[in-house]
Amino acid sequence: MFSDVRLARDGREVLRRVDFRIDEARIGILGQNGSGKSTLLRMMIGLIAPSQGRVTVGGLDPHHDCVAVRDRMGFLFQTPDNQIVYPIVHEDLAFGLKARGLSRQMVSARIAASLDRLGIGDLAARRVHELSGGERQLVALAGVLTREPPTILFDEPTSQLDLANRNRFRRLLAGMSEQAIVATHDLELVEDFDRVLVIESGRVVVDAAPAEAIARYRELCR
Ligand SMILES: Nc1ncnc2c1ncn2[C@@H]1O[C@H](COP(=O)(O)OP(=O)(O)OP(=O)(O)O)[C@@H](O)[C@H]1O
Repeated sequence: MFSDVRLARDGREVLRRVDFRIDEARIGILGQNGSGKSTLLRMMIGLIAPSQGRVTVGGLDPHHDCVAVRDRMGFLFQTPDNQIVYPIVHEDLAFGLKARGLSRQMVSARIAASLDRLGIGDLAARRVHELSGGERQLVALAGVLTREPPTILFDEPTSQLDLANRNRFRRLLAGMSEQAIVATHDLELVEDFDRVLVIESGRVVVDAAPAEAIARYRELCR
């Protein structure tokens, strides 16, 4: 939940008077480059603290209770290289799960299930640095899925995906039990969401059902 949140950086207001509460399962965030989408998502997992106002996730302050909040919320970064650490895909996916005290068999089962969900089981033994940008985006997503958080924040999840993988990702979202909050430039992706916010210059200027939000966003971008 955001209550009158403001963020200033270098004397400029990056977010202004942001106020909303999210209960729906599928929420889209649209906005032009530099409008503040990534900043909003980063605040939700505590990577950035507001200059004024309050952000809470399940009653917790994500900046102070970041470990508890990150157990509840997975984050798919805009740039997959920000979250892939190990050189081989399955090693990277195992990282983070072992620390949770899962047995070796459970770790392997979760990794296989996540890769299967995305149709990329064949990448398990590949070297990360040899993968294409889209393949890395899918591996980063598999890493988030393995941790089974109840909510996942996606920052431009389809930016590097081809049409087939974008369609696959749409189907994954449609069938997912996790709550999804998705910042994107892919208007089709949010068409069947429950709610879509549009941000302009750090303010939420539209908060509506997808058809209305997309139409108003198109108007803003003329
Ligand atoms: N640490 C920072 N210091 C100064 N300015 C910042 C910082 N982080 C973000 N900004 C500025 O805040 C604004 C919002 O950035 P943000 O990354 O949230 O935009 P975005 O909507 O996700 O953009 P895009 O669609 O291009 O990814 C931009 O003008 C950016 O330059």
